[in-house]
Amino acid sequence: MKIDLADVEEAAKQLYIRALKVLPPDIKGGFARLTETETVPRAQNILATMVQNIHVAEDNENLLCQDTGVPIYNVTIGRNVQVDGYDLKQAIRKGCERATREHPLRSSVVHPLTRQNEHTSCGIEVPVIHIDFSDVPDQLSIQMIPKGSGSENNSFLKMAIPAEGIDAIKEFVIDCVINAGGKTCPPTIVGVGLGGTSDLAVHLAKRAATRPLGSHCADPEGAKLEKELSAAVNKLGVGPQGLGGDSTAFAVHIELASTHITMNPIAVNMQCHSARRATATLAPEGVTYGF
Ligand SMILES: O=C(O)C[C@H](O)C(=O)O
Repeated sequence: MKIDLADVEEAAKQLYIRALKVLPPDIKGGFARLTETETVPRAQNILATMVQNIHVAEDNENLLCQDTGVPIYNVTIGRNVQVDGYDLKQAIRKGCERATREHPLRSSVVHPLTRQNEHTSCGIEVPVIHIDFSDVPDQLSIQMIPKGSGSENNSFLKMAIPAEGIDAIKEFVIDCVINAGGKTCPPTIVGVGLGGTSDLAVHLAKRAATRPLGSHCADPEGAKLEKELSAAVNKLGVGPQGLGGDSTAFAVHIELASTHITMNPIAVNMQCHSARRATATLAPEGVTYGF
């Protein structure tokens, strides 16, 4: 299967706009579950306002949140797919820029020293593009994630030592959620990356934070810890927007990797309540959009 780069560019444009406007069904389901269990009246009101915001945005084809985030594209290339890797990245960048200029969208991307904004949502190394491979034949998929600053600013890394054990993981995650308070726009998805190296742990935490609700860590021990921490964070009382309540997080998600005998990296990355993502699949039948 030969990839048409015009399809990639158009998908990169549509995905950014779509992600900013339509919340995935699993996140809407997460709101429904928290609404059922929330016991604090002010928190119930805030959850209701968030749900109303989702409806108003979708009914008016408007953005769920003003924060267009840092654009991230996760590309997965299947078997028998022919594409020039450099051109693929250029097409994604062009699509991201077109979404920003043509929609138009607020560009939230600036040079880290001059703070200059090119008003394209692009810059040095941005959009962030990750490329991976799968064994699915004749298919290239692109997942788009706009990562807002409220949640991204609350990213944490601890290089724990093995002697501190699993308790260090639990303590660090709980401390991060308490310290972040309302700054992540909770209810959040708490992404935890365990093991690997420092950079891999941070990468895994982002992957965990952007995983669909209802999915579980592939490792049984990781899945067990996810369950325990998901219950624990909702006992902290942070609540929606940090103003108190039971609904601090939709879930805690964990992704893990093997690590060094003398290391135990722990990274935390949180997703805000507007947990946006969109996916396009390019196949011989055409392009299909989903979450
Ligand atoms: O970028 C913004 O508009 C603000 C941001 O979403 C924030 O949470 O601080």
